[in-house]
Amino acid sequence: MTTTAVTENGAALALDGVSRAYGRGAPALDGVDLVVPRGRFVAVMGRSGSGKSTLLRCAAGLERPTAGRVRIGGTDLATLKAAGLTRLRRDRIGFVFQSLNLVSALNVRENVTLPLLLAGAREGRALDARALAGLDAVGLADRAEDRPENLSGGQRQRVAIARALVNEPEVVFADEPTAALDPVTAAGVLALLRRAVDERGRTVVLVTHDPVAATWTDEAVFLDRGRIVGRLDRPDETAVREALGAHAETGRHLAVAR
Ligand SMILES: Nc1ncnc2c1ncn2[C@@H]1O[C@H](COP(=O)(O)OP(=O)(O)OP(=O)(O)O)[C@@H](O)[C@H]1O
Repeated sequence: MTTTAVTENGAALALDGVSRAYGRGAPALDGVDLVVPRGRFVAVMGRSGSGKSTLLRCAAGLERPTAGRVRIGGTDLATLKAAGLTRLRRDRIGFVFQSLNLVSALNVRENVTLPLLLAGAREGRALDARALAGLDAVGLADRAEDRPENLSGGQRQRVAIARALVNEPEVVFADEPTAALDPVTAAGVLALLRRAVDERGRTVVLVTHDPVAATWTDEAVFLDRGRIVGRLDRPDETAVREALGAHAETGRHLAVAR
């Protein structure tokens, strides 16, 4: 399946001319168009300050764009009031963010059941079984009763992935989930996201600086000063490094020219 063959209506996520400005300076996002079909794994890349996290926050309904339209599974986020947006984030989106980490007062199993409880599920065996199945899928069923603080960084990210997937969300947003991990542990985390796409038809949008991480995805899009300046299908490491280098060069060149 190619991106171009998919209409916005059938997409898991569609951004249409999305801009986000903070104050009077240059916008952090500047007219971004992005269509992510269901069952696709997309990397958002670009140098520091290029707008990756802003794109993610706007796409996930954590922040309102100043212009343009974001749709998740056909729902235009602009039509939702704050409570509706909260429900959408809770019920239809999965997050694997460094900053939205696990709740230390809860054990691993309780952390995974949290999105289900927040969505109105009742506590009980069925709920626990679902959490345990999710933990089993990330190889951590035997750590269910542990506290997050007793887990390694990689294990915590795997719990975060189990938690992000437990609601069967339409889109999973992951912001640098492997940044603090060694390469082998990072590969394990990325393999889990890949499996969620391949085996469960999930849609994943991953913000990353890491060219190796991008090789796990179906498509890499490159941001520079808030605009999409390039795309690679089935990115390989060399092509990603070249693309990042080329855009960094352009940025430097423009910075000098100014
Ligand atoms: N809340 C905010 N208030 C003001 N400016 C912001 C805010 N958030 C982001 N920006 C600015 O928007 C631009 C894009 O920031 P963003 O965090 O999206 O970049 P990024 O590509 O994710 O960077 P990094 O890789 O360093 O995390 C930057 O110039 C940043 O300073």
